[in-house]
Amino acid sequence: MNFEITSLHTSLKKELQFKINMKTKPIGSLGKLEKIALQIGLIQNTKNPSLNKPTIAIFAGDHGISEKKEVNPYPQVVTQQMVTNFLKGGAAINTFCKQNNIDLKIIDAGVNHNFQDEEDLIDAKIDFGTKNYQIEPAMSLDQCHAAMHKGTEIVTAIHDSGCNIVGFGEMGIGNSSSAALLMAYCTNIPIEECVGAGTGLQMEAIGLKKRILKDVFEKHNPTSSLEALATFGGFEIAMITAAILKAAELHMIIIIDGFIVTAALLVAKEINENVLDYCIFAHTSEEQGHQKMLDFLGKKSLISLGMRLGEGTGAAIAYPIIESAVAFLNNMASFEDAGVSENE
Ligand SMILES: Cc1cc2ncn([C@H]3O[C@H](COP(=O)(O)O)[C@@H](O)[C@H]3O)c2cc1C
Ligand SMILES: O=C(O)c1cccnc1
Repeated sequence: MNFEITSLHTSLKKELQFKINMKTKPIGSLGKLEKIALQIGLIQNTKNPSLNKPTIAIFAGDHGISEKKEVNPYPQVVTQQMVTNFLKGGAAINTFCKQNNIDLKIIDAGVNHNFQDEEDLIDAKIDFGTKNYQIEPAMSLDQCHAAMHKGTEIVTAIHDSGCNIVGFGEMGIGNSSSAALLMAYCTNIPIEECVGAGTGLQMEAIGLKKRILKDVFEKHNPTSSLEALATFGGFEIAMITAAILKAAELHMIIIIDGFIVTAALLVAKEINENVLDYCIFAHTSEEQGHQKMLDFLGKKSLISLGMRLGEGTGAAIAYPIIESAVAFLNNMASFEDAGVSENE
């Protein structure tokens, strides 16, 4: 799959930085907000950017390995139950999206349940959950391509509805294991260092999760990032990978959530490195591998609240900070406007 993503090294950078520096404040004093304002100006190729119809797309899928409950404390059926909860508006992500006026789209990427007549659910089901990668690859390459294709279609529809800033979320019991395997593949960090507590395993159980996933990692030998995505996958992770790439191709601002969405980004980056220019890292998840992922990418997140939920909640919480970055760039007076003396 090919994505044409332009790098953001443009001539506007100098002018934008000048506009930021001329605001009535000491140079650099708005810290990360200044970096975000610059990045958004470059993404939109303007000195007066705007945020339109912010949207979070939450992709849900089940995982073959989760049926055995060795690597995840909660049963697989929770994926389906949480999708119903999203549809009813009762989950954390619903609350934060409502609070911050963010549109929420819920996508069935491959949940092990037949949702009938759920009007607000986008049906992109590839299958009723992946296969167990302890035995065989999670999905075929054809399924992986199909999932990626759906991801691009969904983000294109979101873009065409007038949205220029999108965050991604996920729901899939067992998907912290997929994320750890993909992290190990993409970063070459030993798998034991990538595995963490997920939804909340105790020390002893994390030891078992590490042993199981080490065996899985050693069993398979994917020769490309696409094959790794299919092997360790998660239909929701494959869809997010392609959705991120497509969003960058469409010059959208992308808000990256926690451990699982960043794993999808690691794969996306292997497909096209320019994708990073479009990403804002919302928060640092408490899941222990997330900080290592951010270090690997050389990126810093906006906030660190000890959250480890997923669903896109970090992205939803960080959104108002991104609004503040755009607001100061557009609305703050310059030294000249306000008649304030500059540093000489
Ligand atoms: C009630 C509930 C709501 C959630 N919302 C997100 N996750 C998060 O936990 C899962 C990953 O952790 P693991 O690999 O340990 O299963 C994903 O579904 C993720 O989105 C949830 C998990 C639960 C139990
Ligand atoms: O950071 C995340 O995305 C995360 C962490 C633990 C469980 N589910 C998601």
